[in-house]
Amino acid sequence: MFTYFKRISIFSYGLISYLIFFATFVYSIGFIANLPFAPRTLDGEPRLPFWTALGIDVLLLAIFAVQHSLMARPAFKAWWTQWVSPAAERSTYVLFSSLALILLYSYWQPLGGEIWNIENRSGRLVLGATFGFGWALVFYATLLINHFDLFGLRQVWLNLLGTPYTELEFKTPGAYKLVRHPLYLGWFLCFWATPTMSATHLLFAVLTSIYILAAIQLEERDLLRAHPEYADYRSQVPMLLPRIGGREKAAGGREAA
Ligand SMILES: C[S@@+](CC[C@H](N)C(=O)[O-])C[C@H]1O[C@@H](n2cnc3c(N)ncnc32)[C@H](O)[C@@H]1O
Repeated sequence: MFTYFKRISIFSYGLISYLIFFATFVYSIGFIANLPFAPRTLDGEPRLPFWTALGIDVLLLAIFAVQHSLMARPAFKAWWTQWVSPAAERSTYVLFSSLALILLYSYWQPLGGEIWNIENRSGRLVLGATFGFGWALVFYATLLINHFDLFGLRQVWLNLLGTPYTELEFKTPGAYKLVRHPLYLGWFLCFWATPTMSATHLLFAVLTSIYILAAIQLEERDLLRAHPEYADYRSQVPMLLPRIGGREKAAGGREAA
């Protein structure tokens, strides 16, 4: 009876964590694109002196980066699953990531200043479409890997059924044949594709890009340890930019899993 109650509690926790993540993900679109539905956005009138605002923004991004990368490492997972149920580990990671983002969105400080502003209608449309494509690519890449595992729902569901968890296999379906990190490529498009680039937006885009490039090094180190075949994949498929005219070449003849 107690076991069943515990499983239902863990499942509810996973579901709530997922819903919080999903709401944060949708809010992120409004935050970055300064859409009217978002009460706090990337750009706006500066409220604090430049250097104070800059310091706060860098600190907020650093908090997210440390949380997101540290808690994803296998050694950290092994350590803290002494206290957190292994079935709830991924949901807790997702919840903490969402909380770090909510903190960032709540206290973000606009810096003002304009780097570029494209007034040409076609140019604005192309950049808007690229921004939208970036978000779609991020979501699509989660489906290719396993959306429900990435966000912890598969783990809490299997636990509810009393079925042992099985690790995801290494696979290279769809866009993973063209680049090794389609999801991160999507983030690059979301962060850089804007018709109006303010100093605030540029800071956000530069720092998140540096973070993604560093996170790729850590992620690939773990992938190489867990899946020896990743070395072969890495030598054949580009990291972020697809080779022109080279799907077969890039995929190196691999079959989709
Ligand atoms: C947020 S996802 C990002 C995946 C990938 N870096 C991308 O940009 O599309 C991170 C998780 O995906 C896993 N992962 C990355 N590439 C993978 C692949 N080809 N097959 C299975 N899992 C993968 C990593 O181990 C990590 O747990």
